[in-house]
Amino acid sequence: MKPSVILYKKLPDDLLARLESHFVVTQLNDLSPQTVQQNAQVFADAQGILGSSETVDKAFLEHTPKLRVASTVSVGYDNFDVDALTSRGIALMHTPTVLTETVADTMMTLVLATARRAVEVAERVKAGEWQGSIGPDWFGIDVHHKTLGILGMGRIGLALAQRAHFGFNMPILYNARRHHQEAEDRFNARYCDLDTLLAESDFVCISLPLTDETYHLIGAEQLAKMKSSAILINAGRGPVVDEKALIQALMDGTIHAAGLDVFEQEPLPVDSPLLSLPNVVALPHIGSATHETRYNMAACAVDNLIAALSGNVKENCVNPQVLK
Ligand SMILES: NC(=O)C1=CN([C@@H]2O[C@H](COP(=O)(O)OP(=O)(O)OC[C@H]3O[C@@H](n4cnc5c(N)ncnc54)[C@H](O)[C@@H]3O)[C@@H](O)[C@H]2O)C=CC1
Ligand SMILES: O=C(O)C(=O)CO
Repeated sequence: MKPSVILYKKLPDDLLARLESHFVVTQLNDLSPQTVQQNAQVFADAQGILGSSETVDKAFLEHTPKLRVASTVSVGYDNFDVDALTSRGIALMHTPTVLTETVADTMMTLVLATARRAVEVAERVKAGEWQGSIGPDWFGIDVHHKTLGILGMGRIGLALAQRAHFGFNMPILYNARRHHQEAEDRFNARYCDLDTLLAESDFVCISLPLTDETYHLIGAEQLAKMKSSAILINAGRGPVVDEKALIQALMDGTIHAAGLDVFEQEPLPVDSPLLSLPNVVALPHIGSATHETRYNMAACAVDNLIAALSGNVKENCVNPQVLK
C-alpha cells in the first residue's frame, strides 16, 4: 500500500500528480491545532508531510506517531524543532541551492532600491510631484565601489558577494564562524570581526539563518556601531534584527536606511512604524518568489519526500543522522 502523506501547500498540477503516483495524498490548508483536531486520523496515519511556513514542534509531533519525513518547501527550517524530529527519527528535508541565485537577486534589489530611493521617488512621480528638474531632495547614494558587509557567508551570501564584486566593484567584508576560502579567492572578500564589519560597511547585508545564536544579533548596540550613512539589508529572518531597535535607529538617524524582506512578525502588521518611514523598503518575504524558483523549490521538496520515504536520500537532509 502507498504511504499516506499530508500536503499543506498548493502544488502545480504536474507535481501534485507526481506526488500522487507515490503516495496517498491528503491536502490540508495548514497544520494548526484546529486542523489537526479536525483531521486526527489523517495525522495519525501520515508518514510524510510537505509544505512550508507552519510550526512543527513537540506538541504537533504528538499527533503524528507514524511520521518518518517532513519535507519543507524552503531552505530555512527555523519553524521546525529539529531536536524533537531527530529524537523521533524523523528526517527533515529542505530545498537549498535551487533558490540561492534568486534570493541573492532580491538582496541586490534591496541594496539598489534603498540606496537610490527607487520606491520612494517612484511614488512621488506617481503622485504628480515631478514638475521640473529634480534637485538633491530626489538624489540617492552610489552603490558601486561602496563596501558591502555580509553576515551569513553561506550559499546566498556567496551569490551576493559574486554580484557585488563583479557587477558593482564593491569591496566585500564578511564575518563568519570560519574563513571562507572560496569567498576570499573568488571575490577578494575580507574576513573581519562583527564590530569591524559594522563600522566599515556601507551596506550590512544579512543572509543568516535564525538560530538561538543569531536571534537579535543586530540590536541597538550593533546599530550604533554602523556608519550613519550605512544601510541595513535583511533577507535572512526577521528576528535576527531587533526590530524595535531598528525602528529607533532609522528614526533618529543612527543609520541611513533599511531594506527588509523579512520581519519579526509576518505579514508585517499594517500599523508597523516601518511602513511610515521613507527610508525603509519593505518587501513581503519575496526572496525566492519567482515563478521559476518557486516551481523548482516545490519540485525539489516533492523529490526530497519521495527519496526519503523510499530510503534513497542523497542530499538535502537537515538531520542525516536519522538515516543511518
Ligand atoms: N528572504 C527569503 O525569502 C529567504 C531567506 N532565506 C534565509 O537565508 C538563510 C541562509 O540560506 P543559505 O545561504 O542557503 O544557508 P547556508 O546554510 O548556506 O548559509 C548560512 C550561513 O550562515 C552562517 N552562520 C550561521 N550561524 C552563524 C552565526 N551565528 N554567525 C555567523 N555566521 C553564521 C553559516 O555558517 C552559513 O555559512 C536561510 O536559513 C533562511 O533563513 C533563505 C531563502 C529565502
Ligand atoms: O526558503 C526559505 O527559507 C524562505 O524564506 C523562502 O524561500
